Amino acid sequence: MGCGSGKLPPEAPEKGYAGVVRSLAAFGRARDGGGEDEPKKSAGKRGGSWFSTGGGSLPPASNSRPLIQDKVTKYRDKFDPRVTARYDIRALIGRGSFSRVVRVEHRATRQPRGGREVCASELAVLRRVSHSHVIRLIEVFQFPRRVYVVLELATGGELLDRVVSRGHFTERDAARALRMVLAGLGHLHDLGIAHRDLKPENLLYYHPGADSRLLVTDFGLATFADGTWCLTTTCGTPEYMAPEVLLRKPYSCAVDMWALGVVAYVVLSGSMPFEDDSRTRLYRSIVRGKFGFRGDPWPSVSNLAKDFVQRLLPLDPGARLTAAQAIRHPWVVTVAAGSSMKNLHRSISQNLRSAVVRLHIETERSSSARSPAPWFLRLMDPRSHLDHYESLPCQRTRDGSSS
Ligand SMILES: Nc1ncnc2c1ncn2[C@@H]1O[C@H](COP(=O)(O)OP(=O)(O)OP(=O)(O)O)[C@@H](O)[C@H]1O
Repeated sequence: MGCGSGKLPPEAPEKGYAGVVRSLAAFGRARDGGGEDEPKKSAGKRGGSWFSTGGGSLPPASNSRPLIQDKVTKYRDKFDPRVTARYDIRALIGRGSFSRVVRVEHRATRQPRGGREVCASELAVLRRVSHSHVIRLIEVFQFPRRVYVVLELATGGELLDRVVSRGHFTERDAARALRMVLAGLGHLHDLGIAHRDLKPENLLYYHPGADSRLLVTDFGLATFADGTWCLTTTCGTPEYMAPEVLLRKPYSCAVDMWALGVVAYVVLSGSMPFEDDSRTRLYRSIVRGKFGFRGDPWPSVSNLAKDFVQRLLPLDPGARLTAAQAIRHPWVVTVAAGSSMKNLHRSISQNLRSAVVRLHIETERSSSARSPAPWFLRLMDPRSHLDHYESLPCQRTRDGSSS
């Protein structure tokens, strides 16, 4: 379940990578003609299982099964034979802006895994990270025009889907989820990596059980921030973009902390702190930085939780909590360890449902002339990805060598 609109991608950052990005964009139209070179494989640290696509990400099984089968067959054919020699393509999990995500089974071990194509910058980030709350890279197949990665398979669904599907949701549940995200984010920031697209859709549970780890995923926009204020590319998902990004100021990992503040607001209320049908008005309200705690369930939410959100959403990035500070905030420390609290579930799920309906209507309005995107198979996710990019008013800027 998503609460934001389509994201704004950066320009292809470096010449050496542009070929890969272009070939991925052309994925549905042309196959690699090559085959001459051997793939470079690199094994991840763990031989565990994955290939991306969670249970929560699959469309409803009943009437959409033939459609899914068609897609699996279609995409199976498009994988390089050297990949399919090693992995059996089992299901199409989803389609991102630059990639397809499929569930695979390792032919020798029969272990289920997740796989997708990625661009080189995403690969560089995935190679560096190693944390229990960050999706793990298992194996890489690198060809001149295309890169496939095998990842941990997250089958527990997206954060907000879980909030809605539970009959009960308290501040303690929110604090526990956010503590896991903060642990993963702290790891990234310690490595100098800015995620730049933190949002509930990119937070996936490892398995469907109540005790599952929550994982930070989708490093498609992630980059190494070599200095404190060295990034300039305008990218991200509009509702989660920090004011300094919209104002085209140099920015840092603090943009992820802003996005986390928006995620915290959404998880605690089911509504967005900054929201408007018009992108221009949305951006204006973000750069003003004014938001309130109006409507249900906010009167039932503790002041400590509101303080946590407020400390993540100051306009001045230097005044925002860092990941290391946020994980020590009294709300995270005491509430996550506390006992029962007020059930916020009813208001949160009502707010989320009406947000999804609003977004769906908006998306249908803006794309009525187009054929339905595969995302419409996922009833709760109205995003239409690339279609949105064309309508974004922002200029895209280059990031120098750092992005
Ligand atoms: N490791 C994984 N395990 C399970 N599902 C995954 C995994 N990685 C991605 N997915 C799912 O696959 C789908 C496509 O993901 P991907 O990250 O390629 O694109 P996206 O984030 O949906 O779109 P965009 O590229 O615009 O951000 C999503 O539904 C996502 O939840």
